[in-house]
Amino acid sequence: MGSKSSKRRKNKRTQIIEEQLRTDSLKKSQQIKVIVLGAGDSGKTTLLKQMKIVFQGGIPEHDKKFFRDTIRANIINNMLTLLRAAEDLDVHLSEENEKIAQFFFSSFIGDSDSLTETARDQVYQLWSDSQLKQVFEERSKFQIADQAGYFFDEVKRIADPDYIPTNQDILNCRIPTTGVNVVEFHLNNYHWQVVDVGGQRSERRKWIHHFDDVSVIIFVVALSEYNQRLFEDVSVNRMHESLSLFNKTTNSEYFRSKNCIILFNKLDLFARKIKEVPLNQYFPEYHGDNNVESGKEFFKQKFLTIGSNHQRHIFAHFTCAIDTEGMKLVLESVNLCIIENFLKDQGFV
Ligand SMILES: Nc1nc2c(ncn2[C@@H]2O[C@H](COP(=O)(O)OP(=O)(O)OP(=O)(O)O)[C@@H](O)[C@H]2O)c(=O)[nH]1
Ligand SMILES: [Mg+2]
Repeated sequence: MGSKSSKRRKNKRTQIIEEQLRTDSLKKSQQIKVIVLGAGDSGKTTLLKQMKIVFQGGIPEHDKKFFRDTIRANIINNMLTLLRAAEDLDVHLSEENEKIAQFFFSSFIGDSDSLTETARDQVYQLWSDSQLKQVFEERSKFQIADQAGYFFDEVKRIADPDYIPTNQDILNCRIPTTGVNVVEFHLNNYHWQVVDVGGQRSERRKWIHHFDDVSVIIFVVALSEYNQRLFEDVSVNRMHESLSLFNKTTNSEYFRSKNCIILFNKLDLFARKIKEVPLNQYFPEYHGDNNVESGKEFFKQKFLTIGSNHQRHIFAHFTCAIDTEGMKLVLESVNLCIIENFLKDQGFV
């Protein structure tokens, strides 16, 4: 009698465990993990912000306060960097603006997070100086963010005590990632987990901890960086760094047979830049015209040549990650492509 009931209990337990295993394996098979890789400043976190906006219903309110403080601090820091660049280039501002610049230097060094009324007026006044605007055109030499101009233009709105950042402000705000960001959402019956890591050199040794169970890599390249130098090592061209990073990671033992989506990002900046900064000054092997289409094709081929092998597919998209409408379409197409490849991997198609 005792042995019969213990057998029944055992059977029941086995049933429960088997059920659990089945559910777990179903869950696992419906979970898609994507890792977003690429060099620093290429637009990885911006992509995740768009995913929050598009798939999670927006940027959470509690994040907005954090962005507000960072945006204000960035305005002060970027203006300080711009004024230092003007000094380096020996550019003379008007007498009045020179005085403001000196005052700005003495008041804000070491106290960069206070966008006071005075600071707001000074930024506004300095940014109206055509000489300083010319210095801004040389920004890539001085590691001044492209987005600085957007925020200088908006300084009055941003200094308002009731200011709440808009999605566009948040998409333009630069905070280099340290550690890892994860966005999770449900879409098309799948549970998506998208992992964003820091792209600067010091961050890359942490990447390997997030490589398990990855279905697909999204590799982000900033097309506009072909004439820029690395923030962490000014002797290295950013596009060269991106090519060598792509080679090292996607051809590593972890990812050699994984499908990969390359997002050629910052297309808006690239389209403006290529008209003014000839591509072959930085890539002498380029013999095409200085137009957007030839330039896009040139870099696409460079990456495809490095990454192609017969075990996997590489898909390419050209993006402007701060443009939500455009990114909606790209994300839809990227997601469908990932699902299709995921099903193939699982042996369903
Ligand atoms: N104009 C323009 N700016 C962009 C685009 N994509 C990203 N940015 C801006 O570029 C900056 C860097 O973007 P992030 O998303 O922080 O770059 P990241 O790859 O996450 O950088 P790390 O965290 O350092 O690895 C931000 O200020 C973004 O607003 C784009 O397509 N066009
Ligand atoms: Mg980031």
